[in-house]
Amino acid sequence: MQDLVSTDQNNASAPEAGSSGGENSAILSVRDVTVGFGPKIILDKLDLDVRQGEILGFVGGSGTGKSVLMRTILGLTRKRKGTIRVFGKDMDTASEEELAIIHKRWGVLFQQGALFSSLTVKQNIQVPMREHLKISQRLMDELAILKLELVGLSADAADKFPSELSGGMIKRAALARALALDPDLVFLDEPTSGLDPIGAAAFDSLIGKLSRTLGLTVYMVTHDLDSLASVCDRIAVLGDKKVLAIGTLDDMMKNDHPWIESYFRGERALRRV
Ligand SMILES: Nc1ncnc2c1ncn2[C@@H]1O[C@H](COP(=O)(O)OP(=O)(O)OP(=O)(O)O)[C@@H](O)[C@H]1O
Repeated sequence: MQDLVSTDQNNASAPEAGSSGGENSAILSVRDVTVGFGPKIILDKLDLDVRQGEILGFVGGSGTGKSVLMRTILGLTRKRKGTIRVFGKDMDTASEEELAIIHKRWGVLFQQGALFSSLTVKQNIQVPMREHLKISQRLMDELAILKLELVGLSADAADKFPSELSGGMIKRAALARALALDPDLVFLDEPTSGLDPIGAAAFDSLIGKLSRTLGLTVYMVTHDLDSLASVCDRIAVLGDKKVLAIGTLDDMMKNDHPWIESYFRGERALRRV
């Protein structure tokens, strides 16, 4: 895995291969990225680094472009300019083969879980396996059960349809699908939204455990202050079409940008953090 990881997160032209990796190495690097729809610019010359092995929480006011940025990184929304490097590879110049490897090395949990309602949980988890692996049905069945166990669901859930699951179980099943190919990087879009506080805390602790035990890098869009406080190593704040600030919760508590101050030191925040 290290061969594709850039070591210098401050250098957009860092070498693509042969780097040694280090605790600060960027697994994902966004430089000077501009995204707009018609005349409306949503992200303007945005820079961001996600370090290998970290859990990065992404916050920002509603409509600031958190989903647009995640979709742009995933290649689902077109950027107007800038560079996105994942595992050290420039997404614009990567070959089809390199892109396929990158897609195999990341997992995505979209908001609402986005499971296919006509497929069972097991079949949902096997969708990425079918796309990327050439293995027998029996092995896929065994792997699906292992993934379910990994996210704290019993094998009984395997043959259930999404409509038969609770909100928390859907999130876990969707996470199992995101982990289907043993990714190095996972994108989670508001993973605890819609969960009660106990379910959300359990999900946070699962993310923390998976990140530590599997060495996963986690990019998590969230509005959940508890998640930011309990599980994120760093927090990035999106506003004014850019990353306004990035750092630890302590850094955010000291930041005097008006939105950051009201988010992290407002009445609601101080009751929680
Ligand atoms: N396909 C699109 N076409 C036109 N405008 C879009 C499109 N997708 C997103 N937008 C606009 O981009 C802006 C940012 O949207 P986005 O969904 O990224 O916000 P967000 O920060 O994720 O918000 P929330 O926290 O409410 O989910 C919004 O003004 C939205 O209307």
